[in-house]
Amino acid sequence: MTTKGPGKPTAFDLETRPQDAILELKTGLQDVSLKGKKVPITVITGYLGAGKTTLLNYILSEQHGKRIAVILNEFGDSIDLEKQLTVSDPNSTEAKAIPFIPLPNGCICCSVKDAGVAAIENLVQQQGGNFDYILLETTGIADPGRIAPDFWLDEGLGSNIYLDGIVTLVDAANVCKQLDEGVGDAAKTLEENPAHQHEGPLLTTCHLQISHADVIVINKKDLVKEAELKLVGDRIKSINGLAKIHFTERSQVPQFEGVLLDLHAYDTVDDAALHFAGKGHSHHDEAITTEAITFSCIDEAKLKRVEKWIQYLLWDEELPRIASATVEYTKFEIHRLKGRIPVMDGPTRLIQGVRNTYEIVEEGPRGEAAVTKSPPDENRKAAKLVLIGRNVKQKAFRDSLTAWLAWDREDRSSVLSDGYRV
Ligand SMILES: Nc1nc2c(ncn2[C@@H]2O[C@H](COP(=O)(O)OP(=O)(O)OP(=O)(O)O)[C@@H](O)[C@H]2O)c(=O)[nH]1
Ligand SMILES: [Zn+2]
Repeated sequence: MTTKGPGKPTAFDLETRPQDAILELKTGLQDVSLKGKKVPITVITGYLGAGKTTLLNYILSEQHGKRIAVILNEFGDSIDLEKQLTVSDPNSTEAKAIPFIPLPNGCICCSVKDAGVAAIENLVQQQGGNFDYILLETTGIADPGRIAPDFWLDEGLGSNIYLDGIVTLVDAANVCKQLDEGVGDAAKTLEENPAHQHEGPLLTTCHLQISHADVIVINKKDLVKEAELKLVGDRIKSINGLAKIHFTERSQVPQFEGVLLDLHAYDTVDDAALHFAGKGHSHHDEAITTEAITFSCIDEAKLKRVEKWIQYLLWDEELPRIASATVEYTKFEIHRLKGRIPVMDGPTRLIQGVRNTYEIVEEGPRGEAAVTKSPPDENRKAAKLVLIGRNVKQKAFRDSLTAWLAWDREDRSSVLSDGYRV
């Protein structure tokens, strides 16, 4: 697995570093591999007061057979895990604090990885035997789109953690107001809160937390009437048509396994979710929507072209310009991308993206597992890409992809864009 993004560190970056540094890292890796499996990390996000801490306490007090380390984090440059670390004990309802020695500055991992990720890896290396799962509660105003790519690491970097999924809590009684007015966002400056830097309908932190979620827990259902709860659910589905939604009181989800934990949201693509994404939600949110693009089965050569097209979308936030077909479009921004592409002369590919990082993998054992929930066979023959983001509901995406795939190779000179990926 190799996640790709502009400027995203990969194993290749390490190989270009000084020899002694590589040695240091390899020694570290051996230690990690001796300890065995990677530890999954679930990011719990959601607006101020939505019920994140209530959810964590609920998880810690229930029996789930896991020893879970909880990290409460103001995720940023200064990582202070020391004071905030508790681990659940599967044999009791008590959570206990565990000691953690912070990493000195200047280590190789920190220079190629996000400092927060490196600190958590260090924690796993020190304490890996004491827990088998990590929950990271972000602050209420965090944008998970900034956190997720940092945790979604290139295999080659040899991390001992992996991002399992993002769970977003919303407050049923207040979420619509937060989406419409950006309640709480207004206090932040533009620099602190890039959500407001956009033109067009207001894009709030609440939108960002919903658009990046793999699971959305609509909490405090006791505070609203059933009809209102349905409206809230419909609006959230119109923003993020891929996430699984649960309605709860006191954050009490029906079960943990596969509902909140062990989602494998970044290494599986749920076929059924893809099938229904972007279909018929009456209440659209103006700022963020989910849209699906289908196209007929392609071959390996065309798959490469699709990948290049995706790079234009994610890396340049542009549709490629080709002289033979000018496609007019409104500026867009993609937060999440998932897709399944059957290939005529090769294995079916699954594609995942978050902001400008993406990964294309062959449908493997996990993909097969998802088939049990899949729609009828004819739907599996077509390729499907689902986009979540700003201004993704545009016919231009389909037109652009069609033109890009039909475009003749000899016609290269007609690329108006920089064309370096052609
Ligand atoms: N009525 C009602 N209150 C709830 C529910 N869930 C949580 N609360 C209350 O809502 C308040 C906020 O809950 P927290 O779990 O602290 O929310 P949080 O998202 O961690 O809040 P921050 O850390 O401040 O962002 C607390 O007083 C909870 O007891 C619910 O389902 N219904
Ligand atoms: Zn909290």
